[in-house]
Amino acid sequence: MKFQPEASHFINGAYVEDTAGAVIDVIYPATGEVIARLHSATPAIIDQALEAARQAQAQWAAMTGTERGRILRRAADIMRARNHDLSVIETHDTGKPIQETTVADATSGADALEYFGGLAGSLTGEHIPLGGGDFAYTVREALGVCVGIGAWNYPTQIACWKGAPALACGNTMVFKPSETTPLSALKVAEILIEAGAPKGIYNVVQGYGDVGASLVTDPRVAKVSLTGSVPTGRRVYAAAAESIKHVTMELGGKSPLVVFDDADIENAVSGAILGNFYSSGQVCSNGTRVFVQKGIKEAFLSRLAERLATAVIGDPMDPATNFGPMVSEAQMNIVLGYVDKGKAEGARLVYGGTRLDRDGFYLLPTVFADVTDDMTIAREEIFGPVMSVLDFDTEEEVLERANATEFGLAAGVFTRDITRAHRMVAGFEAGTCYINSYNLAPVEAPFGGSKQSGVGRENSKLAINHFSEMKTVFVSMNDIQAPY
Ligand SMILES: NC(=O)c1ccc[n+]([C@@H]2O[C@H](COP(=O)([O-])OP(=O)(O)OC[C@H]3O[C@@H](n4cnc5c(N)ncnc54)[C@H](O)[C@@H]3O)[C@@H](O)[C@H]2O)c1
Repeated sequence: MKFQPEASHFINGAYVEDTAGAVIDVIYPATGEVIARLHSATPAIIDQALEAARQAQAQWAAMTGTERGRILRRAADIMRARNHDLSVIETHDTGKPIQETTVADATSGADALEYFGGLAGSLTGEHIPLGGGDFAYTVREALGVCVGIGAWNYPTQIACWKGAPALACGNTMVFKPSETTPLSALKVAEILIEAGAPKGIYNVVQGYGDVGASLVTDPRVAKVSLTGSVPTGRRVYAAAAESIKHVTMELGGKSPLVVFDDADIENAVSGAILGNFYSSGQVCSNGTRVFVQKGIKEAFLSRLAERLATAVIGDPMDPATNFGPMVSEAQMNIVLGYVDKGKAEGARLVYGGTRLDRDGFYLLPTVFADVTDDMTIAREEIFGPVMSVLDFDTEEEVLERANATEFGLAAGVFTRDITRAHRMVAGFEAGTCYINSYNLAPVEAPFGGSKQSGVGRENSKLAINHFSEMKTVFVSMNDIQAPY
């Protein structure tokens, strides 16, 4: 098989296999063909990976930040040099068009390695004067062994967004990719070794949810960072709480994108397209509830339909393709179920809604209009190319409706009125907001959700706080006064 890795797992600097584990077939979503066959980690493999990470951690943390950072930056350079090959793997693993994977996956992973590599040398504590010559100082310490668990939409990016800050702080990692997209994290592990990383600092084990669950409860693990759905997040958060482990939760969303009638329609349509159909709609922060002010509703919908008709849907390896298949047959069927619910509950289908008559898991980009807040498609995360357009009259009304959800990942507003834009983002209950743009996630800025969409932030200097903790040291320069 063309994409068969040397073995399923990467532990202590080498590929490792244990065929006793359940089979994981890797399927190319554009054709349905099996392109690799891996095995889920057995308890012996899980133990081997955690032990490797545990043993490597003290030595890794004892290196200077500058030395650790140099390795991460070298890994970033290797990833960029191999971007094409890595993008081909990512396209076969996820079905995302090569046009996308070339600019948003290994390159985003390399950005994280470079950014956190650059920060590694400056991760310090502070000196706190206490009066009379006494003082305290703080030491920024690594947490220990961290577990990363990934979703299937951005496999390389997630492997690096978790790995890079963890390693920069002196932690080691055991990363479990999604069982749907297991290939690229192995490449990240290989590249780190090539860049000079000590063995055991970044290990990859494959597996289904049960493997993730065993990692989360292991006493050797200090921290769990999960990217996944809210129901999985709830389970992982509860399991981690048993032994008070640190957590970062990057979970799902049902984000609002509000278009006022003074907005530049062309830009608003572009934002709605990026926020609903990039990666065939499989992006956590997507603005899938598009609230359009009544005055421009028909103009917005007709321009949207015109632009969607120009999408190039097809072979993801063709550089001209800009809309690919869904990641799996199962996910495609979930989305088709939501399309049926949308129709049954009275939404007006204005574009798409069907599967393409070809091999692979292709759905047309789909738009429903006249959606109301109570409809299933307006309440639940679909995680596919389905946009719901809802009408609104006033700013006050739309803000209240935008926030009426348990999710709080992202929110966006399109308007030419800058004060209204800032009023709206001040009112949005969301971790990541966009004014006249949508779905940016550069490494320099924090990314994450509030409410049930998450705990903690990835990227930016803030991620450092989620992968390290402060030790406070009090120093007395004077005689001690005791009461007796
Ligand atoms: N906020 C973000 O940054 C972000 C980014 C991408 C995706 N997502 C979310 O991810 C979801 C789609 O991905 P998915 O379908 O792979 O999610 P999922 O929740 O089904 O699985 C996520 C990961 O958790 C593992 N897992 C499942 N059960 C587990 C358990 N009990 N213990 C430990 N691990 C377990 C899975 O094997 C997988 O690796 C969507 O909800 C999407 O919004 C969020």
